[in-house]
Order: sequence, then structure tokens, then C-alpha cells
Amino acid sequence: MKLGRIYRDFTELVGNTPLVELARIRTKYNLQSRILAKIEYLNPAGSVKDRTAWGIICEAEKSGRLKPGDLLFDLTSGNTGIGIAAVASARGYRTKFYLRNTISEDKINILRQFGSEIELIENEELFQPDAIHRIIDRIKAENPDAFYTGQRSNDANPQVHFETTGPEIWRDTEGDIDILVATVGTGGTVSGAGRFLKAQKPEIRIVVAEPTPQSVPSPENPDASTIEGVHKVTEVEEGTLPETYDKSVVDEVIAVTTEEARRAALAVAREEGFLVGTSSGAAIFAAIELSRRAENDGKTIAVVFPDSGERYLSLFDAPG
Ligand SMILES: Cc1ncc(COP(=O)(O)O)c(C=O)c1O
Repeated sequence: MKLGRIYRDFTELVGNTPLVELARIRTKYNLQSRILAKIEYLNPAGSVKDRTAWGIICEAEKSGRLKPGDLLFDLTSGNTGIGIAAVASARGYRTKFYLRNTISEDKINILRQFGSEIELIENEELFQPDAIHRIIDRIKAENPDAFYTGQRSNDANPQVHFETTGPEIWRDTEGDIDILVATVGTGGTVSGAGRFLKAQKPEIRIVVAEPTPQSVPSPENPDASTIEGVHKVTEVEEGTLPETYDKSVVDEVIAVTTEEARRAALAVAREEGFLVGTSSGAAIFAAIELSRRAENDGKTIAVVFPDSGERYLSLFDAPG
């Protein structure tokens, strides 16, 4: 980065997040691999989704689909909404978001600060067969003149990770990377960054940390404590995975409970000083599991930390 730089606006701050070695986690768990974490909460609106938001809005502007003052809308578990709301403020658009009613109060409060319109969707509605597709059809019909950012289907989402997240990890490791671990909401991060990294070095393994079945709300277990923003990618109904998730880049999936993810996130805060969210905890838990395998001795594992633990303070009691 050159000295004395003045940034033109918010969007120039998106990306180029630091990759940090977690040496104290390595010592604590006596690991034989090097663990690196990409600290995505250092994006300007606080999550990896600032990249997605900027990628989608930039692409829509280039193709002439947006004019000043337009309304943008999406179905989101919060972080994408916050990223889109922030980029929209910087570019002169309005926003409206549809959110599951179990989402953390912290994220809803942040969206209100940006002036976004918010509509909550009953958790139960999401249990019905084909719920996501029906909800998306409904919200599109409700906003006929607005622009649907469509994080689950818009190719600009994985593309921005192919153009930024993947190259940044490749550049910062100077190619010394063997495994990438990420979680999947839309799959944009893992598909785009994973595709880029495999194009540079085909033997890199791409690993997804997914929630266990017990960590996903269902009609039988509606109050399950979720890893917010993160979905199961195995044993899910045909057609429910987002179009932006490219399972062909993924070599392995490791299941993590919400409790394991929470504890791992706390270990990162207490050992390394990074207060990360639960999906970061799931990713580091999976990385620790991988590094306990003899085959991974001496290897480098990079982990994506999507957001900050400050986004979930209202969901969990202060731990001891
Ligand atoms: C907290 C959190 N972690 C991880 C992810 C996964 O990111 P992606 O949508 O790129 O798969 C999301 C996405 O919504 C998220 O909100």
C-alpha cells in the first residue's frame, strides 16, 4: 500500500484484508500445520459480504441496470444486507431486506442505522418444501420496479471472490498454501476463491465446514442454535443449494456443531485477540481437525473468518 493515500470512497476499502498466522492456536492445540486466517471483518462494513455487495452492485452499474435512487432488495441472513446497505449509501441507492425472524438483533440494528427497509420472514415459513424459491418469487413480485441483487444466483458473487479473495490468498502466501477452509452461505466465497486457487495449484484441497443436522432449525427442532449465515451442503434436498455454490471445487466437508463453533471462536478471541463470529469458529474447528491428521504435518491451511463476534452478542450469554 502506498503512503499518503486518500481513498476516493467506501468502495475502495473493500477487500485486501490481512492474512494472519495463528501461532498461539497452533501451540495451544499442539498442531503440526501452519494455520493462517483471512480476517474479513476488517472489510469496511464488517464482513466478507462487502465484497459480494460491491461485486454485484459494480456489475449491475456496468451493465446499465441501475440509476441513482433505485431500490435494491434481497433475502439475507444479515451480512449481505449490511454490505449492500453500506455500498448503496456510498453510491446513492435505497435498500430493502427480507430476513429470517431468528436473526441476531445486532444485525437488524445495524441495518436500521443504514436506513434499510426490513421485513421479517417467519422461521416456520422457511421449513416448507421449496420455501426459498417461493419466498424469492414472492419478494420479486412485491418489488417489480426494484433491482434484485440475488446473492444466491448472481454470478457476480462468486466472480468477485475469484477476482479478489482467491488472488489475495495466493499473493499473500506466495503460493505456499495446501488447504483452504471456508463455510457456505451462498457458496460465493468457497466457489470463487477455491476455483482461483485450484487454477494456480490443482493439488490444493478445498474444505467446507458445514453445520451438523442438529445445528439446523427444522420442524422437529425449530429453536436449534444455528451457525448464522451458514448452511448444510451435504444431504440437503435436491435444488435447495444456491446456484452460486459450485460443489465441484470442494474436496471435503466437515460437520461442526454450533457449540463446537462457538467454543472455537472464543479460543481465537482468547488466544489471538480476534473476536470472530460463529462461522469463523466452525472454520477454525475444521482446520484444527484437519491439522491433527498426520498427512497434513508441515502443511499450510488458510481459513476464512467471515465476520466479527460483535454481530452475535445478543444471541449468546457472556461465557465464563
Ligand atoms: C456469518 C457468515 N459466515 C459465512 C458466510 C458464507 O459466505 P458465502 O455466502 O460466500 O458462502 C456467510 C454468508 O452469508 C455469513 O453471513
